[in-house]
Amino acid sequence: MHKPIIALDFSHLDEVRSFLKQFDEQLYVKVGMELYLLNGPRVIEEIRALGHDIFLDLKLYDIPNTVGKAMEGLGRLDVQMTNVHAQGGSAMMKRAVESFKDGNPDGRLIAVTQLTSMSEEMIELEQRSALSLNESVLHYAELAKKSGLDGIVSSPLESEMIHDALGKDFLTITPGIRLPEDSKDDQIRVVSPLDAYKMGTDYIVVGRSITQAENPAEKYKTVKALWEGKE
Ligand SMILES: O=C(O)c1cc(=O)[nH]c(=O)n1[C@@H]1O[C@H](COP(=O)(O)O)[C@@H](O)[C@H]1O
Repeated sequence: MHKPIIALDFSHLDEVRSFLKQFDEQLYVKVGMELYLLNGPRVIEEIRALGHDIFLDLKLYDIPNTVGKAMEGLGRLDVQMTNVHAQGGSAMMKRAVESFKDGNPDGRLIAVTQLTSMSEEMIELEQRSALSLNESVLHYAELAKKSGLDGIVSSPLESEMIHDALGKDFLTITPGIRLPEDSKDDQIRVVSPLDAYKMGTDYIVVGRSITQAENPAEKYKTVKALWEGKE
């Protein structure tokens, strides 16, 4: 069972330092756009020096050459996982995987299918997609797999469908995790850690439910126990 990935959605390194000080174990954390764009690669160096694993979430989405060149740089960072948007297409994803793994052969490259802040209605009305949400997620997951990626980002609601179609080894990394008492904030396709466990997802990504909790270390323990199927 993989550890829950904690989304470190902070602006300043000082906030990260004081947050991480509350934990006395090795964690898997996510560094997103906010933290990375404001602080740069030193964030990665500092968190790795503390012994934590990192999912660098920059969701690259551009023409193949631009993403390929950017991924060459990310491949030189000591991170365990990073991502692109599957909507950038198969040529972009192939360039991304080639460039990233050239520098980091053991790192995982995954693709966002449909953001967990998107609803069925938004996909129909705003993307003008003829596909349902599930069909669209599966379509992008298939494209990501064909392009040589290791897995996708979706809601746990879609994990079983993806594993059934693409195999258990194709990773499902799933944010939008909330306990019943948490606020949903801007998330739409929300699932509890226990339900995510039952849905067979590979990794959960948990941000505000832990980072904004009164006692983040306690909340992490609660989330982790539920995610391990302990009711
Ligand atoms: O790629 C991601 O990590 C991601 C994809 C997605 O579809 N939805 C999503 O919420 N995320 C990220 O997962 C984290 C979820 O944070 P919370 O909503 O605070 O738990 C945020 O850092 C998002 O950027």
